[in-house]
Amino acid sequence: MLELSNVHAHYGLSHVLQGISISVKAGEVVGLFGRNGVGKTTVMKTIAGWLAPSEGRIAFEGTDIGGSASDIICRQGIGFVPEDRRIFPGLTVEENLMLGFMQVPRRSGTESRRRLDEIYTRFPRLGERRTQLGTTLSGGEQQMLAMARVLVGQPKLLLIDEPTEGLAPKIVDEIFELMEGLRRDGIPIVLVEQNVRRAIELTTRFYAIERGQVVATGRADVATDREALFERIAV
Ligand SMILES: Nc1ncnc2c1ncn2[C@@H]1O[C@H](COP(=O)(O)OP(=O)(O)OP(=O)(O)O)[C@@H](O)[C@H]1O
Repeated sequence: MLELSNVHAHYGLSHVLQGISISVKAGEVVGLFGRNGVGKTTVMKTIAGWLAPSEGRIAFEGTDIGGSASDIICRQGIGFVPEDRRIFPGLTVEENLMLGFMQVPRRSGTESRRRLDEIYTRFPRLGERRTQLGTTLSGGEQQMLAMARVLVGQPKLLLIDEPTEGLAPKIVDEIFELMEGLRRDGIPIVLVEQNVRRAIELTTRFYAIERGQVVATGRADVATDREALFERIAV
């Protein structure tokens, strides 16, 4: 459903992505692993339209989306949960969630209410805290809110960047359980995660990235592929 072919990207003169080719098929969780600064977040931003590729092709469901604006890519069904979560200050949990509707085709009030109720079923803590300001939530709850806000729009593909960074072990477990639930529901995910040994349990396939290039790829259920990955990125 998603195919990047020989994608290059720059920040000014800095040539960060140097010919990335990756694919995601329906129902897959694809892990992008590698050390800090190798370009994983930049791959996500380039798919989501936050950064235009300088070369190469990005196709989503057969349509070329490379260089399209982020709101258009979002409307086509790619939901991006960025590393810094971007919870809007001054807005309640529910108001933050409502912003998720702005990214997708208009719905009736009843449809929106039903969708919010589905979200609260998946994220009961957000339901309990719906009238609280989003920024007063704990780090883990803010991560849930960032994921839930994207899920409001029922994306066809999710990009999740470092969801457990800086979180306590118990909440890390909860975030992994939530992602496991998404995987079971067949929502394809591209996941960047430093906790590689944990993330590999969730992934179908993975790519190891070094200096803006894919240096290894494999299946998460193949022990030799996994071991080669752990060795390559030293985890
Ligand atoms: N906005 C920016 N302007 C200039 N350089 C940037 C910018 N964002 C990232 N970089 C640089 O691009 C390179 C790749 O960064 P990127 O964030 O994609 O790496 P990463 O693999 O996701 O690492 P991390 O785990 O630290 O987020 C790094 O050298 C980084 O310093």
